[in-house]
Amino acid sequence: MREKENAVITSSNPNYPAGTVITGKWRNSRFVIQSVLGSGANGTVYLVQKAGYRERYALKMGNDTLELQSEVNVLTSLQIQRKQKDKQEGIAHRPYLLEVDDYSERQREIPFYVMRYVEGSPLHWFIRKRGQEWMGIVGLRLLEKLRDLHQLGFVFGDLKPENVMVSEYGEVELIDYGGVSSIGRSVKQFTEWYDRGYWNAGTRGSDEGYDLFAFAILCIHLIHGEGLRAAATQHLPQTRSVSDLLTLVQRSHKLKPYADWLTKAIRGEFEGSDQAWKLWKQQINKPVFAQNKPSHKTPRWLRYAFTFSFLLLCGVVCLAVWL
Ligand SMILES: Nc1ncnc2c1ncn2[C@@H]1O[C@H](COP(=O)(O)OP(=O)(O)OP(=O)(O)O)[C@@H](O)[C@H]1O
Repeated sequence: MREKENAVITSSNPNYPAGTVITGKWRNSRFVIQSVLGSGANGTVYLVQKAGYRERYALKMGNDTLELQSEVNVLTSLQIQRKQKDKQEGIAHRPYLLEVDDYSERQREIPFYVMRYVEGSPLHWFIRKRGQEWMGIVGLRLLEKLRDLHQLGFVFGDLKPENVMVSEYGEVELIDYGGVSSIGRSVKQFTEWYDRGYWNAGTRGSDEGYDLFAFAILCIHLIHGEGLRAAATQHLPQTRSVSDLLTLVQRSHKLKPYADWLTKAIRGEFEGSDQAWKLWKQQINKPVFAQNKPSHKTPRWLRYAFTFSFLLLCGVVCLAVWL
């Protein structure tokens, strides 16, 4: 079990500069590095282009072959599940995992995999930029992703805003499958605040409730960050408790629309993520949410352009009449 907040991040692999060509040892595909997308405890992720193609991908190079292999196993299972779902729904399947291979460099073999490049921003940036009214729909899509994973027998584990990417249109993708573990085992990686153990709210065993608890904290963090910070720091670790979180949820005006859902998740009362998803859906369809739904306002420049065109038209008509 690894705690992320305090983990010392070391990488045995250097960061390769833009232009470096990564050639797969077994499949011979060539990927040209464009930039580093991010580095973490499990490796480095690069933005790459497959040689000869225009499309961009994300390539993750691992520090540890076994860790990377376990991420690949989860992604492969998810891929099979998504392919079946897309087929049932008649949607063209867009694979997430593209290639798995090794890169030979100076008599070393560095494992890597290539995945779809998720263009967007991490969840906390997205909410900061677009507004808290997006939490409802984005939360629903995130719960869908968690439910898919749970149906396969996995728990995500290290759920936090940095591991959720949101596209311009509010589509959600989980990234970093390094913390995924099988249901019934122990959580592999966690980050304090989102961790059930940190709040003395339950074990660090891998069950669906662990991810739902982390989801509840993520929601509180994004909507009422100051309150969460205060609750986390006002007690000694041994006296931190579920009741601090419940009090915060009950007292916060901003969290009110989500209060029933959050209370159940914090208390661990959901039977599973399917039930949690259904309740979230019901909750965001309530009238209180309708007033706060993300608006698609006409951009100001378009309104100005319209007014200008209208005035111009009036001018032309007046001129024509006058002449
Ligand atoms: N598919 C992707 N598309 C776009 N960006 C990505 C993708 N996967 C990862 N990234 C970026 O790369 C960063 C590092 O990736 P990732 O979290 O998988 O690495 P890690 O070594 O497991 O990091 P951590 O220590 O945070 O768990 C992410 O924070 C994200 O910004």
